[in-house]
Amino acid sequence: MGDKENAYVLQAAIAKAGYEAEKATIRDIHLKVAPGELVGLIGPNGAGKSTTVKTIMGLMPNVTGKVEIGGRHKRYAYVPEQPVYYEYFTLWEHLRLAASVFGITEAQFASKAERLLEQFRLTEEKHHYPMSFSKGMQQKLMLIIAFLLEPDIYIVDEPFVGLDPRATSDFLSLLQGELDRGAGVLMSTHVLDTAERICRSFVLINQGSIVAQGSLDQVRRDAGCAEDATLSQCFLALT
Ligand SMILES: Nc1ncnc2c1ncn2[C@@H]1O[C@H](COP(=O)(O)OP(=O)(O)OP(=O)(O)O)[C@@H](O)[C@H]1O
Repeated sequence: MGDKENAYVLQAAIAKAGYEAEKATIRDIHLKVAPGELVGLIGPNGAGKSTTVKTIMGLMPNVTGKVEIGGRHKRYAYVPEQPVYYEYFTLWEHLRLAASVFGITEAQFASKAERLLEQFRLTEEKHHYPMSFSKGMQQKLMLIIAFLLEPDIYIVDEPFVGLDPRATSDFLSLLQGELDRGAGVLMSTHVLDTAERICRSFVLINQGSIVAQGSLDQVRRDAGCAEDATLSQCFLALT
């Protein structure tokens, strides 16, 4: 594979996508995520962030455009805001199932899964059922599954709301390790001070279209804001 093919782990050129055939919910969404890049997907409630994520994952019915997942394995992990789990499987069984679906060998699986459980402080709950977990613990399960797969790109929907400060910090350091490995991350969030601190670039959506895109400096220019404006100030100016 040439360098060009490796240049992006995600490229989306969505002319339009909608829930009904005649009505586009999002328009002209062009975005790219490079290896090692963390892109923040930002916008007010109802702007079209989840619709963009669903389109990228091939879950929208009416789409004109193209989405390409790149990277070495062309593998992606999606971490939904609302945890999804099986009632009759324990935490450990969830991890084992994910590993078998993605062809991770037993030798690779066990040590990595144990390490992730430790990092997310869930070792003691290994054989418990996620149904008995708190929302934050269920969210950790989703994150552990994603990290277990070592995908080329992570698509993460609002990870900060359910996690406590320690879990957030643990999650961010694991994510940094993945970025260093060359994975890309597209993260939708409303927690703008954290996004400003950790994201290298941003895609700001309002009413279904991109209103600013690029580095924080570029977003400030698009928003007509001062050189020292925060992401939050740019958001307010643009929306
Ligand atoms: N299943 C659906 N069927 C029809 N319309 C929908 C559906 N889901 C979302 N919409 C509409 O699409 C538009 C964009 O919604 P979307 O969920 O993408 O927003 P969002 O930016 O993710 O918002 P939030 O920050 O509140 O999560 C909204 O007008 C919403 O009403």
